[in-house]
Amino acid sequence: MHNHIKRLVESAEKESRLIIGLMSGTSLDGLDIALCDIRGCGTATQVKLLQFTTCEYPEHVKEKVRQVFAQSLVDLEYLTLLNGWLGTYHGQLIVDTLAHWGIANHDIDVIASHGQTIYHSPAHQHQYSEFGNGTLQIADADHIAVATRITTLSDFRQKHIAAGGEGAPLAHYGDYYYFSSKREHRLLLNIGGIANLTWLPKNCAFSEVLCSDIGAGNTIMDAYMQRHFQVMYDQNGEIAKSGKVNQALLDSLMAATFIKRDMPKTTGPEVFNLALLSQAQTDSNTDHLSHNDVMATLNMFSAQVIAEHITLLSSYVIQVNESVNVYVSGGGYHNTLLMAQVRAKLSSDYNVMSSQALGISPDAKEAVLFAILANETLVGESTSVKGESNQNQPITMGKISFPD
Ligand SMILES: Nc1ncnc2c1ncn2[C@@H]1O[C@H](COP(=O)(O)OP(=O)(O)OP(=O)(O)O)[C@@H](O)[C@H]1O
Ligand SMILES: CC(=O)N[C@H]1[C@@H]2OC[C@@H](O2)[C@@H](O)[C@@H]1O[C@H](C)C(=O)O
Repeated sequence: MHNHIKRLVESAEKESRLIIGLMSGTSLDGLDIALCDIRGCGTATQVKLLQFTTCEYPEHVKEKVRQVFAQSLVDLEYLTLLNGWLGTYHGQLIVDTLAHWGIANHDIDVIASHGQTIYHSPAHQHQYSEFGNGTLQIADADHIAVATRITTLSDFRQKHIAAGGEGAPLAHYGDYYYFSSKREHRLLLNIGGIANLTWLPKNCAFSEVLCSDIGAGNTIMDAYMQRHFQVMYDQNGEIAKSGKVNQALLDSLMAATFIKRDMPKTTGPEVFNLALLSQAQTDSNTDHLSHNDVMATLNMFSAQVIAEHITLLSSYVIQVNESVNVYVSGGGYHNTLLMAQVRAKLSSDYNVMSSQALGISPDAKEAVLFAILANETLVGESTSVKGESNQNQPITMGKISFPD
């Protein structure tokens, strides 16, 4: 047996494993690195988040990714070169971070790398009738494995598409294994560039879990702030707070086709971008608005999309006097205006709080989820999950890259 396979088998047979989960999301803010100690698998999964950091991308890295990010036409030579370069760059960030934490790379069982999504193309979003769903993540994992000397699992989304899904969201696998509860209805809301949610009714089977993207979280607000205020995002919603919501523009944004689609559904910055805002301003005759009023409206747009989807999702299962705990993660949790608006729009049946209440920091949750997916690939039994719908198939995800 090859040494690398032997080592993987040993990792799988251990009582607990050290897995590094990596996420670099649609906000292009940096690489999230979560060092997890994971025990068990399936619904018996136990996770200790030992360390977490976000390595912020310097401007030149953001600029390199922006060249190809969410654009239907790119320089193929550039993309080819960036794929390996970004893998090595992520690898070096891990090496530096482990040194900073005082942890030896040979103590890590595996890395779980999400990669950088550069294009997401579910069938409902493209015009090529001969093709189905597609998604592309770069930052090649062979480069990560070689740079870190650690076996790396990557490219988790392709299996979901191959098995009939849209390649996203994948959050519900980890959410079900780790966060489902016998006693309470839980709704996990992640507000990243794109917002998504996972509905975990109490004591649910995996086939009852529903996970869906719902629309813009921060992506349009971030793009607007970068263009008109030369900062990455609206810290604590301060600019939005200083403006006034314009109802005509809000209605026009809410008319976006994706918002009305039934869940589960996925999307990305390919749709939720400044072009969508520009069209909505033209349609609502609101081109004259101040930048602060546009930000106020965009903030309310995200809040309304979130509240409407949550209400829709849980309304059919919630009995009288039953409450739902809503656990929020993603950078949007730090936007105090957005969170206040979401709370104000939901009825008192919903208790909104940080995912920290379940032991996972809002900033770390997505990286932890990929560590859980890798753990499942190593030790899970796909039979422990009975899936029925397209999105809840019992599948093993991720490709394996060895260090040499
Ligand atoms: N203090 C803050 N005030 C307002 N917004 C904030 C704050 N901190 C973070 N954010 C928002 O959160 C974003 C980053 O969120 P996150 O890292 O969860 O996104 P992501 O993982 O890149 O996206 P996705 O989940 O769609 O892949 C920032 O771009 C910003 O819009
Ligand atoms: C294609 C892609 O990278 N999608 C991301 C993105 O970021 C949020 C939302 O859009 C979600 O669908 C997904 O990430 C999470 C982790 C998921 O798959 O559950």
